[in-house]
Amino acid sequence: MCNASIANRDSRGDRLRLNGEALACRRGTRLLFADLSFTVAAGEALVVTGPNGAGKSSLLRIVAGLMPATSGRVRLSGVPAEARISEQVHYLGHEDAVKGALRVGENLAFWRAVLGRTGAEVGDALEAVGLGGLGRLPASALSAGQRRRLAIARLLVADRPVWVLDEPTTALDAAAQARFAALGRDHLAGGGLILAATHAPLDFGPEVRGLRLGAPA
Ligand SMILES: Nc1ncnc2c1ncn2[C@@H]1O[C@H](COP(=O)(O)OP(=O)(O)OP(=O)(O)O)[C@@H](O)[C@H]1O
Repeated sequence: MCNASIANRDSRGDRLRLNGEALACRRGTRLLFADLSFTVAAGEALVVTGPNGAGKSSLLRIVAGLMPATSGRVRLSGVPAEARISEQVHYLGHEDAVKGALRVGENLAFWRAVLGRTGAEVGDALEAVGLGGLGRLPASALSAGQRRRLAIARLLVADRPVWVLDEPTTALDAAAQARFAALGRDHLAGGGLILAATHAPLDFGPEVRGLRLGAPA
């Protein structure tokens, strides 16, 4: 299991905090949202909901540093001053980023090496998502839910304080959803924070707030 406590204060003693400040996002001709501000602190989750096309994925991609906001900014405090936001964030998108030609364990070992080997060992992370014993299976043989579990295991092999999760429970069965929610609660209890978009309930515990995006203009 990966349950290491995250050092969530910077050298000035600031607590880990993620701020969206007056964010706007235009895609094509449509203004998806404007003047959107939020704060998520260590131990908290912010769950973004809204209809298809409202801009949930776009917001998460902006926060993860994968696309620029049209205006406004994202600020992460409580991390070392030299740290780039992209190095502090685990982004779990719609794609599972699983290479079918590699074995299950090799996929995870690759990500562990790329992300800096600061988290759980590969075998422990596979156990944590219910894939223990499948490490030598070609990843191409995984079912959709198993691929999702492997993608989730990526969150565990490197300790990063901010989890940005886009519909993380897609394809997961009820037991896997419960297991994933428990991993999320562990992350929050360890001092991390979560920003998630979802159409399904996510049981991340009491420190969960909601942010609803409306249909774009
Ligand atoms: N590259 C792009 N160029 C133009 N428009 C885009 C682009 N990518 C996404 N969009 C549009 O932006 C809008 C918001 O998309 P986004 O994926 O952020 O919505 P969402 O709230 O996550 O939706 P869903 O619930 O269906 O996942 C959609 O209307 C989509 O068509």
